[in-house]
Amino acid sequence: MKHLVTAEQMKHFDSYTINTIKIPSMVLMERASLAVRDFILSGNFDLTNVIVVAGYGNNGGDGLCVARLLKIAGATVRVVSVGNSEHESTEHAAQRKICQYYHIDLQTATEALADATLIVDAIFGIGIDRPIAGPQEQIINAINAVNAKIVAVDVPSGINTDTGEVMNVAVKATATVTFAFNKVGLTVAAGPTYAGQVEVAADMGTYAVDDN
Ligand SMILES: NC(=O)C1=CN([C@@H]2O[C@H](COP(=O)(O)OP(=O)(O)OC[C@H]3O[C@@H](n4cnc5c(N)ncnc54)[C@H](O)[C@@H]3O)[C@@H](O)[C@H]2O)[C@H](O)CC1
Ligand SMILES: [K+]
Repeated sequence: MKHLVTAEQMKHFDSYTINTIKIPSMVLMERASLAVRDFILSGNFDLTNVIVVAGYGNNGGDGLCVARLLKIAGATVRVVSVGNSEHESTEHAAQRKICQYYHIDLQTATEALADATLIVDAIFGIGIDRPIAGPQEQIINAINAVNAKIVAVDVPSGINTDTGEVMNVAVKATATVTFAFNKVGLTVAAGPTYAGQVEVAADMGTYAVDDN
């Protein structure tokens, strides 16, 4: 199996896993998020004030799941949501409802970022498809200005999964935990600089069909 994939290939493998093999998307999301949690817990990160910055897609859904898993592990965690909540994905909605049972609130104020000891970047993953602007641009600039380590979920938000180009702005991460396979965009152009240390969470259940 190829060790570098494009967004389209990754989406194909995810879709085959979910729709043909019938491993539920929420199971993949939980396994992906467990890999992020394990990376953070095994690393040299200060968990006394973790801020998860989450979009409303499945990358954001991963972020909410990571927030829950870190809180269960004893971290102090808050979530800052950014984007248009009307575009909330099914899985993001499910993770948001689960968070309510763990008393994890979703706030939108970005002031919390200033004192963060660790930021988890879950704004965009492989779904980015246009230059970043508006509130996402503002919060990415705020994230990059904070003196805290940053762990990106799957892809540093703003980096093009296939070309490694910066889509106007991008999170400059300390490390990136990417799911199933490394992404072409993390190895070329600006990708390596913005991804930081790349951890490939290989064992998270995605089945790679090589029929394309
Ligand atoms: N690989 C796996 O096994 C799994 C991956 N997962 C995670 O799912 C994301 C991909 O999620 P998706 O909802 O397709 O896209 P994003 O969350 O990256 O983006 C959300 C949404 O945002 C819109 N969008 C794109 N560019 C922009 C922009 N510049 N400004 C505003 N909005 C934008 C677009 O409509 C996107 O759909 C993957 O990275 C993983 O984190 C799953 O958890 C399951 C397992
Ligand atoms: K991200």
